Amino acid sequence: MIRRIDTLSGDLFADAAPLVLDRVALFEHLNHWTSQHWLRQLDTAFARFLADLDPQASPAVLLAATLLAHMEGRGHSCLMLDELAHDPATLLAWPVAGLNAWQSIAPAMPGHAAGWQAELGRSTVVTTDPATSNAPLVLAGTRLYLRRYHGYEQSVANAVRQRTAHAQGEHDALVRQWLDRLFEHDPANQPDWQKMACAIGTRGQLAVVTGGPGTGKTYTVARLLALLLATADHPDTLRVALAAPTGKAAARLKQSIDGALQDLQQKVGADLALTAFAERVGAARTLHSLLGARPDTRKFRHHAGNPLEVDVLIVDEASMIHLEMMAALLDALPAHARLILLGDKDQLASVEAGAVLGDLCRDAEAGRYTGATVDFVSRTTGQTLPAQYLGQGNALAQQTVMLRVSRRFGGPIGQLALAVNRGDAPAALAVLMDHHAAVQWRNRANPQAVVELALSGRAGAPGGYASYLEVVKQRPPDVPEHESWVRAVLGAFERFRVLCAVREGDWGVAGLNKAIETELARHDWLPRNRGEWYTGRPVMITRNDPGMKVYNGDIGIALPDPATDALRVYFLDGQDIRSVLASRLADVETAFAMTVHKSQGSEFEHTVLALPVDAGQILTRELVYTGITRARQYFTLVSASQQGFEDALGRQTRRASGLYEGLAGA
Ligand SMILES: Nc1ncnc2c1ncn2[C@@H]1O[C@H](COP(=O)(O)OP(=O)(O)OP(=O)(O)O)[C@@H](O)[C@H]1O
Repeated sequence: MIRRIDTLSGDLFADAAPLVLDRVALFEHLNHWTSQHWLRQLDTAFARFLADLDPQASPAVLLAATLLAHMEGRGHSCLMLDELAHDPATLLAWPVAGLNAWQSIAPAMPGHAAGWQAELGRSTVVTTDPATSNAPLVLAGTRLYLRRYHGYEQSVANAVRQRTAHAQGEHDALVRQWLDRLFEHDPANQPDWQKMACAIGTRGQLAVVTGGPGTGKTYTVARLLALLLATADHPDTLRVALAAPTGKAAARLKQSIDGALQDLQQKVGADLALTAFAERVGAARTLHSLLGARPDTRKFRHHAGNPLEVDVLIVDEASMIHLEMMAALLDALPAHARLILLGDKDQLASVEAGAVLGDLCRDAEAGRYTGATVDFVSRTTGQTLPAQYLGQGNALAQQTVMLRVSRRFGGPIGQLALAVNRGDAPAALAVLMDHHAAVQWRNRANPQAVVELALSGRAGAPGGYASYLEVVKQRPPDVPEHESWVRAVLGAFERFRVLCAVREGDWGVAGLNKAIETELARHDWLPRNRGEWYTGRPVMITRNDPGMKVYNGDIGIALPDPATDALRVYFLDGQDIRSVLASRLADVETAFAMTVHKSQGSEFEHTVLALPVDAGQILTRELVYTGITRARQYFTLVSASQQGFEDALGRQTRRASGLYEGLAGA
């Protein structure tokens, strides 16, 4: 009897006949699964490598290793053995044919987590004590890790615990005085979470401020900087650094903080030299550049043995930081320094493994503030925290504040984003169908609808790529004006963007880039006979190249060098413009259409989100939410079907990790 696989569960196999599977048979299955693209070649190759290392390793061990590699490729930090035993359909999220194939060998595998643990415990490629063994797999309770990821997770958990333990304010009375000056008292806005976030940021060596778009994360952190300066023992030597995962996000952070500090300067007058302070802070940098990425190695120039020279480090867009990067960042930070992480916990996690901000903010919504935090907040802000936010959260929860009021995201785009974030399909559909200029929906559309929008936007919403190509065509004859032209082109390109859920196919990045290029050429915006490189080509870097100082996700535009006419790709790096000869960039792709993942940290005046009929597990609530929140003024959804959109809202990203549990006792 074949049962429907979508009801697959552990007890399904209780009456199944025992099945014996040897290693040869297992690899036959794995090869077949790879040929069907349910697994990657790499996953099976990893199992083969382990089979050579331990000739006694059982098929169960090799299968677990294959799946572990597979899960890592999908952004998980570990393999949850209890889910593998009890809910493989959800865990694997394979198409039905794949799950049926899984079902055919499942009777030969342990039916419970304890069975998997016992099998794994017998192999020399698995250890439960990585400190004394260099086995490639680490078993921690019911989680199986690649050794490297176990190490990163442990080091992040340890660092967070150390940085949040015994967090106590030092100058509470002074903090109170300054907070009352920096924040207007608004009885309608109580508790003022921004004020509380600033207070929390003055204690401990780590604070996390999360909030949706426009909730004032940068507004708050500018006030926190002023507060730290005002209460510092040696304000003249306070060293502050600003960073973000991408160049674009870094540039936005610096711009917003400078603007906010300038406004504050007027508010506080001569009592604090904030303008001079902003200059001293210097440019915001990418994390790669801050940590000192080096060619041909994953190791950074800064680490525990050569720490960063900072007292306060502000990192924006923290949802994009993957586990390995967070481990490197914490490792490079001196013990006394304060780290302030800013980000939106509900956005897509990084492409690479880990969902660090999500894990760190697991209690953010509920608060779970202890009596000590309540007292501290009352002393430093004069506010009483409502009872619903009290609890017994861990030490990190005491250092985490969620901003809950959006200041500039109240219109239809904000309503849509909120509805999507709640998974409330009827509310989201109501906004989409409201025919508002800010939000429009092309339903039952095909990719050509995206191409048309990419040409010249839509009624009521400017944009389309013709606008920036117009600027490209206005190349100045004189060299001195070259830089302002480059800035104008880069600025104009940032006003509009097509975002895709998938990479492949007509709805994917590759297909849409081609179709948009062809359409732009048809209207003479691009040369009809063009090679790979042409004037105005927007490109995204797809691989880090520290030697060339370009990093995965950087976006630049190819324009002629003023002296030689050779095409160079120009990038905005903070406030500066940098350029690299186009011919020297190997790992790039055209960037008229890009994935939602890669758009994180950027905002565009008009954002178009292209959703195919069924992209399976990739199409999640977080993806749609992240896409919508990239739009500043106009958002257009182009979808193949309403059902696909609704299905996405019902699907939440879950990334396996032990980080939250590792913070216990923090
Ligand atoms: N308490 C406040 N009073 C008045 N204006 C505010 C307040 N908080 C934020 N704003 C304004 O709201 C806007 C959004 O704030 P900000 O850019 O700091 O939000 P954010 O959370 O950093 O947004 P993003 O998601 O784009 O990074 C800014 O114009 C800011 O000046």
